[in-house]
Amino acid sequence: MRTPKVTIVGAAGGVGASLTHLLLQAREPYELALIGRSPQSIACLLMDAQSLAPLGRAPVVRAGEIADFHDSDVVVVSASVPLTGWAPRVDSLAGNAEIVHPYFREIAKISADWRGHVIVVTNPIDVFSSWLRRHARIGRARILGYSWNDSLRLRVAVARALGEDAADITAWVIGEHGDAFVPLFDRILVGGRRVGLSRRQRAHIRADLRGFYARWSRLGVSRTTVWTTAGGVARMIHDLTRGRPVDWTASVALNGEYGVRDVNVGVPVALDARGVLGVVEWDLEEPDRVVLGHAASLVRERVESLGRL
Ligand SMILES: NC(=O)c1ccc[n+]([C@@H]2O[C@H](COP(=O)([O-])OP(=O)(O)OC[C@H]3O[C@@H](n4cnc5c(N)ncnc54)[C@H](O)[C@@H]3O)[C@@H](O)[C@H]2O)c1
Repeated sequence: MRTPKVTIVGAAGGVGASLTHLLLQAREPYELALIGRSPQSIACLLMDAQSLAPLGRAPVVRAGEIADFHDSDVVVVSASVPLTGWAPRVDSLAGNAEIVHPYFREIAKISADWRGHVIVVTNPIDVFSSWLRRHARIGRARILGYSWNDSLRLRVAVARALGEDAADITAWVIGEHGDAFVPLFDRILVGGRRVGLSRRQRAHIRADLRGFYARWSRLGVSRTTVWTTAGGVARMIHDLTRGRPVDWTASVALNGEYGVRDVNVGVPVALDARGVLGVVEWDLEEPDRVVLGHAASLVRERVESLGRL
């Protein structure tokens, strides 16, 4: 099998550098092309990577450019303005739109038969993945907003509430990667067995999740959850290039599924080494369906505010 090629935009940032490191150390190799705001920021990463060679295999990594998108298996976009103090993710919409714009324009030129995937990590992910999707020729399932951290946090919160090991919990959050998120409390599994939570436990966990980003931002440190994010994105890249069929959640463009059309919001998807196989339609409780619809409206409004790519 050909070594999968991954291009990372924003590679010198917290998420990008952490992801680069994980992919360089992964059991199965990747070919990496790294794009940063300055050549110097990428030169540092390359020098660092070369010195890793004695600890494992020689890294296959170089400075990338937008032409690399065309033959990549996965393009990750995590370039952004720096995080400064407490602000909702959507506040970085205008600044980040300027940053991702030239990259999205190039991705929009990629031909419809491209077999790769774009993973949008830059916030707000639902808006940006929708914006790109509206202008791209590649299939809708090839543009994924990364929102899995929400499900990982739900798993940790459920594990705490039940006194279980987080690795034994399966739990999903769909909807917006923001305030209009939808934790699916009726689908929680512990060790593969369905478990119900009391109303009080649900309320407590919901508040915990809702407050996570605010608590983090108020620490006043310009670092995002780079380990969780890089770990999740690395897993997604593995599953998209080498994985067996598995359920995921990601922000993908809906075409009537869940009553939503034409915007990306977080939903369950099935994917494997052939890529995203499709959106999985689970039965939702009515309040969850309402919040999902609200999330779609919010995203639609914000995409419209961005205009044409
Ligand atoms: N989807 C998620 O779950 C999730 C989780 C964590 C972070 N994020 C988002 O990911 C983004 C990156 O987070 P981070 O912690 O890596 O931030 P960071 O500030 O550490 O890194 C951003 C990087 O982008 C670079 N950059 C800026 N303009 C660029 C350009 N024009 N071309 C190439 N690179 C450019 C910066 O120089 C910097 O190295 C943010 O928008 C953040 O909110 C999303």
